Parts: sequence; structure tokens; C-alpha cells
Amino acid sequence: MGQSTSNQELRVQSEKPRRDTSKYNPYQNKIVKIIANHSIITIEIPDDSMTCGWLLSEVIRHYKNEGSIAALRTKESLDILDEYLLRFEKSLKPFSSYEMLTAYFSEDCDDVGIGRFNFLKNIGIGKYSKVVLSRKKDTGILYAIKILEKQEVEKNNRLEQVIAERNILAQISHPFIVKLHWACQSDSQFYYVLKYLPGGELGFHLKNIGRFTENQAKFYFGEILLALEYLHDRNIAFKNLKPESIMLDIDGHIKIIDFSQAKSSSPNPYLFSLNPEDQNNTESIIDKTEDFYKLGLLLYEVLNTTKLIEKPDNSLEISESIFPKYLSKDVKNLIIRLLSKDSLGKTNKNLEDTLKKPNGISFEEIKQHPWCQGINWQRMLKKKYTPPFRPNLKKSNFDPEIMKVPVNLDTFEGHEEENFNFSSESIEVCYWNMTEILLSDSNLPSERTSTDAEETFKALLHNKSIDITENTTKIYQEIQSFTLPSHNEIDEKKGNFKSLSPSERTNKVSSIRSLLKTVTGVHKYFAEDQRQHKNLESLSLHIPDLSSDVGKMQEAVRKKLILKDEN
Ligand SMILES: Nc1ncnc2c1ncn2[C@@H]1O[C@H](COP(=O)(O)OP(=O)(O)OP(=O)(O)O)[C@@H](O)[C@H]1O
Repeated sequence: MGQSTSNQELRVQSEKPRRDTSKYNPYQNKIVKIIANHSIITIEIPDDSMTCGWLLSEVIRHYKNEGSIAALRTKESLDILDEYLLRFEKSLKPFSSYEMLTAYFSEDCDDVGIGRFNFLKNIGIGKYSKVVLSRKKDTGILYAIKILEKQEVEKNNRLEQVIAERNILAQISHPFIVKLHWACQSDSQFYYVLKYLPGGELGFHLKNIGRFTENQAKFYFGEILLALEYLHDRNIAFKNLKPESIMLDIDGHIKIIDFSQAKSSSPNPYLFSLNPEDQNNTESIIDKTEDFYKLGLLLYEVLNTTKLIEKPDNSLEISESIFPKYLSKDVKNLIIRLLSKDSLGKTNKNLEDTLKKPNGISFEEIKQHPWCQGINWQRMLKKKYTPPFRPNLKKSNFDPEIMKVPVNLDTFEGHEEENFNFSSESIEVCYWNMTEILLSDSNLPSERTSTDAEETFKALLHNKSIDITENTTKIYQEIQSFTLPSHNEIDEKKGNFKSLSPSERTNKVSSIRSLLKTVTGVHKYFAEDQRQHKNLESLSLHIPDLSSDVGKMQEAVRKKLILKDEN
């Protein structure tokens, strides 16, 4: 390592990307200062296209002291901006000049359980659980950890439901549903390690705003409907739809959380006999009907300043008078259709019809309903519509009272509850493997098939609110078709690299690289970029153990970016 720089201020002019200097550039370069141990690193941001990934890589490149920087965070630990800094593809625009940030140093951790995390603060208190914002010690990534007391679970006879919640979350992957990364346990608690959603509850924003306009409500309704459709297609009933179970991600798109009431029935209801007496089937229809009904209540609630209250017999009085005058005829009609509890085939002729249209309305009918005209459902699924509301990046979206409650946790590892522990790492390892293949110059031999990977990255890139972990399932599928063919197969394999001419190959590799640069925010990764920067030399990359999480990918990117000692 070079000479010690502690207690010294490092002032580093970052290499600016090539641009046409003949044109006048009125942009005033922003300065960001990063406290790393006892030194301060000053980075000049050349322009607004620079990303959080780029900033992190610059800081790592310039830091020469002990320790490995894993992430950046705000000085005052503002949770939403801390999460923003971890999303590599995000622009540095929201940061003002002379912003002061702090480096987070990777902590070694051999623990395989909940000890891998540092608990930061309470962000939610539910009926059965508390939710704590936590940072993974090695990667610096933030997660929301939902914690349930085993004693309480037992007392309320909820073990079956707790395991069901874990099983359901482990098998699903959808842009509008929270992702479960790990499930683990101690002697006294269960933990679900979930993706952290810094935008707060929809209910929290609804309270602040009062009510949504029909257009705003349509956006949320559409994203929720797609999540419900995905669940019902897999025979999962959510059963817990309310503004508090819908959270906003950093861009304002929704994610459904809280599967504490969810129920999963037979994988295929049509495998059941069509006997209306069939207990399971009937229950499954009722559960799904409940989702439509609650969707109706939710739509009413977000458009009004009040909730619809059920009578003691659980019925609702539905008439024109319950609707305020400003609502359109179409939305009133849709709410009434959704609130109809006519689910058990009273009007449907047989059970098969009922299964397709659980409460007299099907997903297709809702999508075709006049109020939903104009929604392009494919666009909606790809998050192409701009959210009506973007969470404030400068202030927390969580209840300050809850955050004041101190975090007090027992982390003793204890006996295993069968079927509880879970890890999404295998999927992430595949993501890592693929990234490694694409990143490594020497590892791009002719026999690799690049098309699937390229398509994946393209798809990721087109989705503006790209979220690396959210796309891991898709990437997992892609990696399956990205296996290295045996030598005998190489020549026969159509579409592989070998079948491309040298110039086609170069084009393909360079397009994959440019996609990857955009995705990771790391712009000076490859040898050809590095040649332009004398100081930058790629270190040979050796990651002995790939059985870790996506953070390894970041670590590898960082390692490659470490500057060779200038002396
Ligand atoms: N992934 C997440 N990111 C950020 N905050 C979250 C996340 N998951 C939950 N929370 C916060 O924690 C609160 C409680 O979580 P959740 O609703 O899952 O718990 P619960 O005990 O099942 O609650 P309920 O009382 O609704 O049954 C949520 O309302 C939300 O504010």
C-alpha cells in the first residue's frame, strides 16, 4: 500500500468521460465529500449522468488505507437516501454540492444466521411482528427484517401460518410483491429478511394527501391488480389487502407486503373434482373472492376521505348514496362489481364458472372495464407508467414514533423449525456467475452463448427502475441456457459465439459491456477503458467461494477497480 493518508484530505479530480470540449459546458461540477475512517475523499462529479455505482467505484479507487469500503451512506443515516446510494444505477442528481457522505466498511462475518446483520432502527410494528431496518455486515446492503416472537406465535396458534407465509414468499417473484431474501431463526424468534422498501406505506401517504384523484388511484389499482392476478394464478389468496399492506419502493411503484393471512391452495384447482361440496375448493374461492372484495374496499377508501364500514353481520350497504358526487360513473360501477360477495355460485351456473370468475368478475373483466380503458397492462407490468407520487428522498417515510423505539434483539442461534430456514442465494449466485462470465475479459471465449445474457441485460436496462435482486429469478432462468457446451458440441451449437464472425462477436461483446456498465454504474471497468487511464490496472480476480450473495458481484467489481499503488 502507498503512504498513509489518514488525517489528510484527499482531493481527487475524477477522470471525466470523453466529451466534445469544443462546446461550451455551463455545468458547474458538483463536489461530494466522503468520510472514510480518518480521511476525507473529495470527488468531483463531472456531470449529471453519473450514478451512485460510479461514485462508489470512485471512492474505492481513491481510498488507500486499511479496510474495504462496501457502501456509502449519509452522515445522518437518512434511511431513504442510504437505500438510494445502494442502487447503483441511480443518478447522483438528488445530491447537492458539498454533500457529506460516510463510507461503510465491510465487516467480516462467519455467522450464517441473523448475526450477519446489524440492526439499525425499528420501522414497523405489526399485530404479530416488528420490522427492523438492518444492514448486512459484509455487503452493506439494507434489508427490512420482520421478526416474530416464537412464544407469541405459539400462544396465538400461528405456527402453521408463519410457515405458510415463509413458503409463499419463497416461491414467488413479481415486480409488485416484496422479495424474501432469507428466512432464519433463533431460539426465541423467527426472521424474514425482506427487501427494504423505503417509500413507506400507501396508507401513510394517503393520510398525508387526504385522498387520491381517480387517475392516481388507477395507477395503484392497476399495479395491485397485476400482483393479485399473479398470486391467484398460483392459487394463492392474499386476504390482507389494505393501504397498510401496500408499500412504495424508492421510485413510487408499489410492492405488496405482509403475507401473514395469505393462503395457498391446490396447485391446480381443476385437478379437484367439480363437486361443490369440496371443502378445499370452496374455501379457495371464498379466499380469492375476499381479495376482490377488499380491492373494492381499498379503491373506495383511496378515493374518499372515509372508509366503508361493514355492518355487524359483515354486510355492506351499497347504494348510490355511499359515493361522493365527484366520482365518475365508471369507477362507481367497478367498485360495486368488486364489492359483490356473490361468490359461491349463487348466480354462476356451476363451480367451473365460479372458479374462473370467483365473485362474478374475473381479472380479464376488470382489465376490460371502462374505468380501466387506456391502461396498457404490459406497460404497467414493466413499470413504464410514471408513479403519481415519488417518495421524498430528503425525509424518512416511516412513523417517527416507531423509529424511536429501541431495537432490542436476542440473536442466539437455536434449534431449527423444520421447513423454516430459506435462502435466495442460489439464485443470486447464478446472477453472480453470469456477471462474472460477462465481466471477465479472459472468460469471454468463443464458445460462450451470449444471446440470452444479452437479452437479459437489455430487458433489465429497458426497465427504468431496474432492481438487480428483483430480477434474479429471471436471470436464473437465463443462466440455465448460458451453460458452457462441451467441446464436441461447440461447432454444432447454433447461435453460440463460435458461429459469429469476429466483427459480429466484437459487436456483441461490446454491446453486453455497455449494458453492464449502465446497469452497474461502473464505467471504467474493462481493459479498453483502463488503457485510457494510466493509473488504473485491473487486478486479477479470484473469488474462491461463489456461494455467497449478490454482494460478491459488487465486491468483485470493486476489486477490479482498485488502483495500483501509484508509488
Ligand atoms: N419490506 C419492508 N420494507 C419497509 N418496511 C416494511 C417492510 N415490511 C414491513 N414493513 C413495515 O412494517 C410494518 C409491519 O409489517 P407487516 O404488516 O408485515 O407485519 P404484521 O405483523 O404482519 O402486520 P399486521 O398487523 O398488518 O398483520 C408494515 O406496515 C410496514 O410499515
